[in-house]
Amino acid sequence: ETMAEPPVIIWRQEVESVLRYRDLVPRLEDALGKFSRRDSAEVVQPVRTAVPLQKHRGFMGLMPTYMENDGVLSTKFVCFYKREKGSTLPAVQATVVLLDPERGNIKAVMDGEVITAMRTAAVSAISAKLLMASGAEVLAILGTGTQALSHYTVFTEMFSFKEVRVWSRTKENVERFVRSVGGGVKGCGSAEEAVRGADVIVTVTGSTEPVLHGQWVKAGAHVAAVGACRPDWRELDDVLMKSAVVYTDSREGALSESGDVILSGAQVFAELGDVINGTKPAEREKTTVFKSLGMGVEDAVSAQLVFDQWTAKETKP
Ligand SMILES: NC(=O)C1=CN([C@@H]2O[C@H](COP(=O)(O)OP(=O)(O)OC[C@H]3O[C@@H](n4cnc5c(N)ncnc54)[C@H](O)[C@@H]3O)[C@@H](O)[C@H]2O)C=CC1
Ligand SMILES: O=C([O-])C1=[NH+]CCC1
Repeated sequence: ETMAEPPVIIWRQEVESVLRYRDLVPRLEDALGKFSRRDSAEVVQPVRTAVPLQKHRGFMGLMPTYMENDGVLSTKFVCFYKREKGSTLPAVQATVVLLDPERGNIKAVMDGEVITAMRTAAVSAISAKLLMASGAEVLAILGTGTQALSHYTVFTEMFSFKEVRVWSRTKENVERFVRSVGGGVKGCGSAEEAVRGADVIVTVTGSTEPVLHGQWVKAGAHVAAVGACRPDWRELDDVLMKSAVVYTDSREGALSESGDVILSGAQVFAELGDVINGTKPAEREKTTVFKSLGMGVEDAVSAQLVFDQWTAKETKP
């Protein structure tokens, strides 16, 4: 019997050097569609297990996924925390493990932070591509952390907004963000100022209370809501949740993890994959919310892409 090769380790800088949005986006669209078909030969992906780290006000999320037809088996370990204002500790830390589905050995262990930042932002951009009104001109981002930056990058790469606005809890954070993207973004003094009249709104905060209020949101706007991934955490208020057509990545995920969905009592209209598969409509003219929780299948296709590109680079003479 032959021994399996030892796992390769692909760390942050290498992931950064091989992963590109233009390669990632089509793979994620394909994965979202496959997930929503609920065919176990395509995707087996249980709802994330979240182990509370009570002492540290966080959770360890375990996100196993198997794509039988594609031969991809993976799991992500993601620790996420509720951080105090001024904390220098990271809010999210992640590692992705890729396995051989036949033998069960680990093929690769890779950094999961870049994957998490990029695949989450890419899926939000896919939601905007499908659900924002045509002729959208103004983008508003609430939050200035890791996800704010990846969302800014892919949204400005895929679309041409005339104006991008950003708001965060502190003036310093807003200024730092504006500097880090090299200007071209309008820093705002309040969330309301940032979102009034915006066509697309991205919420990427660590808040556990609503930061976006329906009263401020323009009719027909599209909201990609990325934070608040616990059943008792909120980012959006009831007014917005009840007046919008609500889309999610996973219905089961939203009904077990999204405080915005569960506590507002809003109905989930469709998954993004349903829209991609053409089984549910994209209500572009209406106010839409895409409630993102994050799925293992997104990490699986991202990790496979990193592995393939890393392998091709390593074996090049
Ligand atoms: N849906 C998904 O797939 C994913 C969701 N997330 C979630 O997205 C959120 C952002 O993640 P990162 O950018 O990595 O975190 P981060 O810590 O880098 O950034 C968080 C931002 O939110 C702000 N913030 C924190 N508490 C706030 C409050 N009470 N009110 C207003 N702003 C507040 C911070 O000042 C910072 O600008 C987190 O809730 C995280 O759990 C993260 C990864 C994937
Ligand atoms: O999907 C993901 O990686 C996460 N969702 C919420 C925190 C991390």
